[in-house]
Amino acid sequence: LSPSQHEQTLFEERHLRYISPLGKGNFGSVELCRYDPLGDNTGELVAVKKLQPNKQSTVDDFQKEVNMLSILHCDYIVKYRGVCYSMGRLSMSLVMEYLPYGSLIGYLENNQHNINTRRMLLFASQICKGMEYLQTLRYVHRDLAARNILVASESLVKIADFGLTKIIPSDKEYYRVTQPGESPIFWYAPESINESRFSHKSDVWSFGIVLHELFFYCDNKSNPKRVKKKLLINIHGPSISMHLANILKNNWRLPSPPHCPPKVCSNLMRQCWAYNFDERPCFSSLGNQIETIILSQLSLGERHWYTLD
Ligand SMILES: CCCn1cc(-c2nc(Nc3ccc(C(=O)NC)cc3)nc3[nH]ccc23)cn1
Repeated sequence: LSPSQHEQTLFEERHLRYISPLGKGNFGSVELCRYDPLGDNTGELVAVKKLQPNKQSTVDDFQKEVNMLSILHCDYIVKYRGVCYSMGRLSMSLVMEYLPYGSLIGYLENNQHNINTRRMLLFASQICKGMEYLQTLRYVHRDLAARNILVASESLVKIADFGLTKIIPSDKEYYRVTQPGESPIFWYAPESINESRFSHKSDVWSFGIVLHELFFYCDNKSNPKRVKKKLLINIHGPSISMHLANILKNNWRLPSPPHCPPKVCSNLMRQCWAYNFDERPCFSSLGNQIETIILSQLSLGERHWYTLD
């Protein structure tokens, strides 16, 4: 056993009872299971990510994802619980804490009426803190998007799905990917589109897109279904990515979502979408700016928030 496997909690497959599907991540699908060794339904609910067996490379990537998640300890990152080997250690599943409210996108769409700007800024600051923590470990997420943010409670969200996460080598400030991945380039920074270059600053660009999604999905005026189709088109192929890279170069950016407070849209998002990555803020600065906006609104009392909404 490798040293890291000694700390891993082992879940025995025979006690892992399948309940329902939860979603699809990179390299695999996630299912709701109950780990019920006593067999009396008193066991706890867990989220189990199974590897979709296709290419050998994904088995190694999956093992890396498991090892990476197992050493992350942060309130704003989905908790690792352990692994479950089946078919005599031939296949492995990742066992994580179950977050009852599901993905952020679904949550926003189903709770549009009672999510106010303050709550979305709270969620944004939590994502920032999670990303700040990842950065201390030199992790680049590479797939920061609302679909990969999970809701733990009415006032807590967590970053999930580390399938594309890479560790930046200590002698460099970025990670260059050889084969461009599957994730839609809509969330990619220009340097990621053009040179497959990923860094903490390209994660900051993606965070700007997540801010846009936050304020777009909860806007009950816009029909999220239509918007979702438009936003989530998996734009692939060199021509489309070239087109996107060109309009970004010519300073086109996503239009501000309706009813988005100017400080957030024209300011925070624009900072994240600076063409040159070294002009983008770091996650700690973004976190402080978001906290300042939250506090400045609070000091103006509830009334102001109402009008802001
Ligand atoms: C991020 C992409 C991969 N992925 C991870 C998960 C996941 N989901 C949940 N809970 C969840 C999900 C969906 C719903 C729902 O009602 N749906 C209509 C309710 C609760 N807990 C999780 N813990 C760790 C991963 C994980 C789902 N997809």
